[in-house]
Amino acid sequence: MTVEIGVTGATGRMGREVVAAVRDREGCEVAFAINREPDGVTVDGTTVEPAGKIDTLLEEREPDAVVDFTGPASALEYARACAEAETDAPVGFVTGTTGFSDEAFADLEAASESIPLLHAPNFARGVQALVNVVGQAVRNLPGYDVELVETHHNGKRDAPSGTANRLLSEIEANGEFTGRNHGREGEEPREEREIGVHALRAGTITGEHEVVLAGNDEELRLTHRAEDRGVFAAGAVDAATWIAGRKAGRYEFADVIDE
Ligand SMILES: NC(=O)C1=CN([C@@H]2O[C@H](COP(=O)(O)OP(=O)(O)OC[C@H]3O[C@@H](n4cnc5c(N)ncnc54)[C@H](OP(=O)(O)O)[C@@H]3O)[C@@H](O)[C@H]2O)C=CC1
Ligand SMILES: O=C(O)C1=N[C@H](C(=O)O)C[C@H](O)C1
Repeated sequence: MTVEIGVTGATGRMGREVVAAVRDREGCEVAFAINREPDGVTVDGTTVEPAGKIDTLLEEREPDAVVDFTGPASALEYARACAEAETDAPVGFVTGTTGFSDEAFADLEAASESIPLLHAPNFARGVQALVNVVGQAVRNLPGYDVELVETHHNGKRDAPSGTANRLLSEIEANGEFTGRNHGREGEEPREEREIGVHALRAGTITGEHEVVLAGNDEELRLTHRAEDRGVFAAGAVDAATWIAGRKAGRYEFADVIDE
């Protein structure tokens, strides 16, 4: 059976990668590609349709899943469109979009009452392993100072990155920390149990996350470096093929990896 995948934000940095990854994946086809104002653009041979056609495209093409890398407001609109679409089977919604407010994220999750929904701030398999390892390191090194540095290209809008926020939740769940300190300036000595968070934006860097644990005259640095956006696109297509045909509910990328 062919898995039909719709792609939103198709002319963006990630959208282009996802269209290419779907086309290259055996057993998958691009059901449609859309973007805000595509003006007749094609991506990897696929004509990009305007976002206003989403309802029609969902009902005419009946995709198994939609993969979304756009922005928080548009991801929410697309998730709602999938949840409300009159299709024979529920359309799975896979989104890697980051930068949601807590309120917007709760609204996104609400769509999972009627469709299978998977959100991951990072679709690199190595990052999933990093999340696991960081939790263990913090548990093993009580009292060590913890700092997080994330580095991305100069076009990134949100800070800290979605992945950084995910790593911070993991760190906070496993240690006694008083709060996050986003950058330092002037007379600002480190507070004993704070977590320093630093967001660098420069050039075309794909994405790096480093957690530094230091104490006891030693330091441990755990680093993930994405060398190519194709790694995120491949993970998102893995998630889309995995979610196709599943019942409504909220799923994690770890569910895809662990199966
Ligand atoms: N989970 C993961 O593994 C990864 C997540 N990301 C996240 O994915 C998101 C996108 O990143 P990136 O591709 O670099 O960003 P880009 O800005 O390059 O692409 C976003 C695309 O979405 C489009 N878009 C925005 N709003 C709408 C809308 N309302 N309707 C239709 N299209 C819309 C933009 O169109 P326009 O050009 O008109 O603005 C653009 O084409 C970010 O939140 C980023 O953090 C990125 C990489 C990996
Ligand atoms: O915007 C990006 O580029 C990336 N965003 C994600 C995030 O915010 O964590 C994942 C990856 O680091 C690339």
